[in-house]
Amino acid sequence: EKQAQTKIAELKSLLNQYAHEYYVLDQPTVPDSEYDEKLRELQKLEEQFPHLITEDSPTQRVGGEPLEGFVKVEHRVPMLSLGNAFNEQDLRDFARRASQGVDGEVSFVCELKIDGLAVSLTYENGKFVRGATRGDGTIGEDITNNLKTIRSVPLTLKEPETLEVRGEAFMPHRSFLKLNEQRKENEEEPFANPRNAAAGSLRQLDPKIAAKRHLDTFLYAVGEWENNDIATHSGRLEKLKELGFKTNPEWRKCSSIEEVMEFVEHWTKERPNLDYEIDGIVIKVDSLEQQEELGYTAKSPRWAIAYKFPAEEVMTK
Ligand SMILES: Cc1ccc(Cn2cc(C(N)=O)ccc2=O)c(C)c1
Repeated sequence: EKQAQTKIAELKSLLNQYAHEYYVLDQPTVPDSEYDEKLRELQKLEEQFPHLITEDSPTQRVGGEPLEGFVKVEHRVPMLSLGNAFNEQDLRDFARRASQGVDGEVSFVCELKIDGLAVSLTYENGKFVRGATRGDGTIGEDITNNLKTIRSVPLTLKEPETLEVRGEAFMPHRSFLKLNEQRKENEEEPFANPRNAAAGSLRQLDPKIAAKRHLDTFLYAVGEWENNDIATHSGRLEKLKELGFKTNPEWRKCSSIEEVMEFVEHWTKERPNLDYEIDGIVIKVDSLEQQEELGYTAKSPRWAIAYKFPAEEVMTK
């Protein structure tokens, strides 16, 4: 049995590495058949030795019986909403207010604003222990089992960190189109857009249904992070990626509002070429100390803003 334990541990870490390469880095190093073969080997060993199955085994992604309902979860650090900017002047006003509210130079981080569902992921000593929806920002719903089915959500981090991260769960265009084709074939109402499809998928009480929806994640913020002294938001994004999270690769540090405007113009043009929906650009002050100095209004941070793309005229046929 000792050998079985060693073999199970080896297969588990190999399979989790392959899945990280495939779902998070989008750079698989082995063919799907190799992954499948090793997964079957692990499944056979776990059937033989069920007491050796661990929570973070790749065989445990789609677990749990359908729920009767969702348990409420309180966010220790509220998940706030962002103020909006609709044009260049709004952005210049934001940048000026930020610069006036702090000492020293201000640099920004620009990120794509993914049009999905905001979620919170909690890890204790590097293990995924709970996932929740944003809800009203203070109280969300526990959707741990549904989030475990999302292959880009790491079940184990590369270091035993204790932290709570926030990000977007979303449905890529390809998955959205395939899902709506299936729904039409089953004479079900198609989803209006990928955001509704993602929300509907995460609200499923049965994880087996959520697992079929091929959702994905990009992580972009931190609630609490035990014993972490990283001084900038960009530094945090880099560390989250090292830990095994999927972060959006398009973020950029911008040292002036001109660079912010370039980023906004670039992605206004490039937006149709992305495999997922974005509804704007998020601009944040990079220094965490300056974020602290700027603080919050009643409902939003003063150190971040969401530039919203102009709503597209839907050409009525
Ligand atoms: C049969 C089969 C097995 C695996 C996959 C997808 N996939 C591939 C890898 C890989 N190549 O590193 C890792 C995890 C994973 O889920 C598909 C689509 C079909």
